[in-house]
Amino acid sequence: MAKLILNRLSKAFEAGGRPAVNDVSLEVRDGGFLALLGPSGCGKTTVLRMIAGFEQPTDGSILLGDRVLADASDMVAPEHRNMAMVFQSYALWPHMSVADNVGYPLKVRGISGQKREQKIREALNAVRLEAYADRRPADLSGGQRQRVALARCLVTEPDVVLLDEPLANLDRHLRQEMEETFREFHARSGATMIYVTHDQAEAMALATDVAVMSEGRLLQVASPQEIYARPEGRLVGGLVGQGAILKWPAALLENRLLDWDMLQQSLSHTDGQDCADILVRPQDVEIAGEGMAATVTSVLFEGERYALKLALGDEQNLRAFSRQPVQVGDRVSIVIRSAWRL
Ligand SMILES: Nc1ncnc2c1ncn2[C@@H]1O[C@H](COP(=O)(O)OP(=O)(O)OP(=O)(O)O)[C@@H](O)[C@H]1O
Repeated sequence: MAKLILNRLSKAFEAGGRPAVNDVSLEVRDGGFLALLGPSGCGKTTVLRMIAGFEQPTDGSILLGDRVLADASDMVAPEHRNMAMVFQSYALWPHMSVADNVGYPLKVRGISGQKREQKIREALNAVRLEAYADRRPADLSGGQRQRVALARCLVTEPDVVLLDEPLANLDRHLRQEMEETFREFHARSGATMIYVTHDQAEAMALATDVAVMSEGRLLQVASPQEIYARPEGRLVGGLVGQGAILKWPAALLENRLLDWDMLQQSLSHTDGQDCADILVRPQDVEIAGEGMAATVTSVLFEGERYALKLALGDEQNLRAFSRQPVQVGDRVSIVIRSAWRL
């Protein structure tokens, strides 16, 4: 197998209009699991559809190793890319059994008999649905149907598996269960996977690499840990984790990772007008004896703790957690243990 390369990829649906995908360059390593993360309309699905071969780029190219799959003048048909796409809607045949659904792509490819039976068994085994081979999709739960769709894409041993918000229709409990199935599926199949989602927690939980998009452009590509700890810019910072973005006097903020001493020092140098955006996560805000004054504006009891919204004197807001009960309107004093300059 080989690396999937997007090289300055663009797509404009109308000539001269704003491109849905704008100059995106990205390498997905062989066997990697990439989440394409971004708000609705940012161009994620269009990138995926270009990789699958359902849309042609207006500029740039897509390569699998050194094979050019598509550029503005040419493209390899979807059925010749050895890729499989899993949709939100599962797209199962209702009148066929689970085994026949899974085996359908083999039938199309002219594979039959024992070889077909064995591949179906292996694929069902990979998603733990061996016992359901004879059922119809209607007699399965949402999560099981999704697993059938996965098995059906595994059966052809694709080089690349493309998933378009595959968990969007499932409830929270099932989503968690399916996240586990996806991770396992990735480990077992060794396929390169590209997973479109607007849910940052899902992207973080699943992928080995996260690519963040906004308005057609790629903002940052890194491991989930890196994106979480060192987001680049306001857009990425606002998208990952539950952080608040505060305007802070920039005078003495030399580092990007900031502790309370540094934050305090720059607060006392407010003479300069320059402000920096800093990302503050709720777990880094401590309600302490001495610190900055804040007012509690909202309290949500979460069982093990209270989730608070706090207003600072300058009308900026941030979040914090408290183990002690607090009331809306309480005045508290806070210390920001750690922040990240965006
Ligand atoms: N076939 C099309 N014709 C014209 N415009 C399109 C077409 N497909 C997508 N677009 C536009 O391209 C932009 C990107 O759409 P895309 O579906 O890629 O976004 P997305 O990030 O996947 O969003 P969502 O999460 O809502 O699916 C949007 O403005 C959309 O309206």
